[in-house]
Amino acid sequence: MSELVISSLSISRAELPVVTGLDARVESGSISVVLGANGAGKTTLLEGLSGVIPVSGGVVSIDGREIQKARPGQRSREGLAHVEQGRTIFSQLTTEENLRVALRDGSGLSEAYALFPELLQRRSVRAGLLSGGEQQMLVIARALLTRPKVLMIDEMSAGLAPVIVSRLMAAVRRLADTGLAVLLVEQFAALALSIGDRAYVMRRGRVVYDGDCPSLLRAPDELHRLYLGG
Ligand SMILES: Nc1ncnc2c1ncn2[C@@H]1O[C@H](COP(=O)(O)OP(=O)(O)OP(=O)(O)O)[C@@H](O)[C@H]1O
Repeated sequence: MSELVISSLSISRAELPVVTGLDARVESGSISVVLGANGAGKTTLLEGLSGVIPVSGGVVSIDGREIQKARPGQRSREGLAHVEQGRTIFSQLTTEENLRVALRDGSGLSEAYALFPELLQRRSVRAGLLSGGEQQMLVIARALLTRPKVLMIDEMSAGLAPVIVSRLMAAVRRLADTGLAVLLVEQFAALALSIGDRAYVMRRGRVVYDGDCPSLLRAPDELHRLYLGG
């Protein structure tokens, strides 16, 4: 059982506190969903966890090993993968070349193609020519090739058609069911809650809801109130 544990985490940007005293956890085989209005601090949270930006206080551990001071590469070797917002691909390289960049031990391509057969069909196509949905599959598949214990995905649905979003959500659920711990930051609250286990709602850098996804899904008024405050 792998577990990401976040305790009293604080992160500042331009010397202003953006995440304050945040506690959360993600267990192997489960999806923790992070929701919140624009500017709540969701992306900052993931960037602090993966080491893109430094944290100013608190503890982050994977299976009891503290990583909050480690360099990004070390955090990756400890089992943390971060799929950033914006689908960062090498657009001049083919789909398969993009995947090969991330191969650690030479294996894993067939698993990536099994998860997303669309990528196998498009393996020789330049990644810049893939659809938005295919590019999102590519960045998730690339992250998986590092064989993470914890996969963090930021706004994978942005700009995609609902049918593609559902396809991606189902794939993420399957990944969790095979034992991965998933931390999913999403704007599409209802869809994310429908595949998630635990939900956190952030407002102004703090957690204002920590509970199970089905309960929040059944209480849209509560979700609305949590987003807007009051
Ligand atoms: N590079 C930066 N420098 C300074 N402040 C930043 C920077 N990036 C974000 N912020 C600020 O940090 C706060 C949180 O932003 P963040 O992007 O983490 O929120 P978010 O919840 O992910 O929002 P969104 O859903 O819009 O992506 C905002 O007030 C934002 O203006």
